[in-house]
Amino acid sequence: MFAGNLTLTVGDFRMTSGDFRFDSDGVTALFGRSGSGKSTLLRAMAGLDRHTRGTLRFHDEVWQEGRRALPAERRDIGMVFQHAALLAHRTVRGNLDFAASRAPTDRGAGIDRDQIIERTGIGPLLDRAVGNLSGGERQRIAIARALIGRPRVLMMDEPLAALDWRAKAELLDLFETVIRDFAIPTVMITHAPAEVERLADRVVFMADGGVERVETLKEALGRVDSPLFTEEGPVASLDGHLEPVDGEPYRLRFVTRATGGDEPVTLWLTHDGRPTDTGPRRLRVRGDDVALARGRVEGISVQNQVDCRIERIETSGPGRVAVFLALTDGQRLVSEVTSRTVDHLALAPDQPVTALIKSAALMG
Ligand SMILES: Nc1ncnc2c1ncn2[C@@H]1O[C@H](COP(=O)(O)OP(=O)(O)OP(=O)(O)O)[C@@H](O)[C@H]1O
Repeated sequence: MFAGNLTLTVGDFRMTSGDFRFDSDGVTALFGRSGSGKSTLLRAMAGLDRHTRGTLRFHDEVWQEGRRALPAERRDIGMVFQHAALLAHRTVRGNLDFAASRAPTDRGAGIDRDQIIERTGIGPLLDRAVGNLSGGERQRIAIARALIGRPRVLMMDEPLAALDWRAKAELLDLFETVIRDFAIPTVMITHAPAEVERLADRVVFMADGGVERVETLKEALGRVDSPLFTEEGPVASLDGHLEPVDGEPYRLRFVTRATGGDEPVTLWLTHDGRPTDTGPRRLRVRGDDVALARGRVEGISVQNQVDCRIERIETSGPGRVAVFLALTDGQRLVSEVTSRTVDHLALAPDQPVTALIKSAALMG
């Protein structure tokens, strides 16, 4: 649990968080427009700026009280920034050794170093000089280095922002599995709603230098005015399992995790055939990829036909409507249709409907 109320002035900008409190387990995303104060709040929480004032507690430990601050190194935070500041005169291995030498010794063994190297995929890079590594490789090393430091919390400031789309996708997969498997509470700044939807358990929305609200991801995706929705419109995020399909390299099966209901939902995904980490995964489903029918449809190319119930219907834009759908497993999907469709199909809350999703819209 993080709880506090912090202020920090940098130049002409004053960050005044206001009271905030959120669970620290899993992933917390700091989300807000450019200049809303996300980096300033993260620096204040990490104890990286001695001008920070206010209060901050991590569980029952006091990190800030007025002008008294627990030194950053005693907070045991692993930091990852947009550009990894690696020690230029050392190899990758040398950078990891340096991090290990500074790790606190009073908290057990931490995560096994070989396991970190294996999971972040940096084994082949260990003897390389850091000068000529790609951005994606540098970020893998940055996260390995942060983990080797045995952090109690991981704080990341736009760790994927500087990468091309392929490196981003690979690192996103890595973050998702590493953060979950090593169970390190993570606070992460990102501008990309897709990253929030894939990784976050809760979202701290920031605006004008303060914390506006804290919501679970489910709450944040459950309102049409969510700041997470861009011009793409509303989006849903499903928790589940990715599974290979025997003899079909270009297809994956996604089985949702039953959270509140009883019956998991199976979705078929198009896959490009590359080796992929199967196992627990989040699946992002755009509302405009979900069509609606009053029942199952025969003779149609759409592979995913999902029985659900209309939860709510809300206007999402001019002539556009978001239909929030409850799945049989307790999770929620959203479909964005025209208001004409709602009239035409006479859609109403509580009605059973079939959601139609092309498998090609769900790349695995
Ligand atoms: N060292 C500094 N000196 C002067 N102004 C600063 C300094 N650091 C940040 N600022 C200003 O404070 C404001 C908030 O910056 P901050 O980096 O916290 O926002 P942010 O929400 O993280 O933005 P972005 O998403 O663009 O990184 C900005 O207007 C920025 O220009």
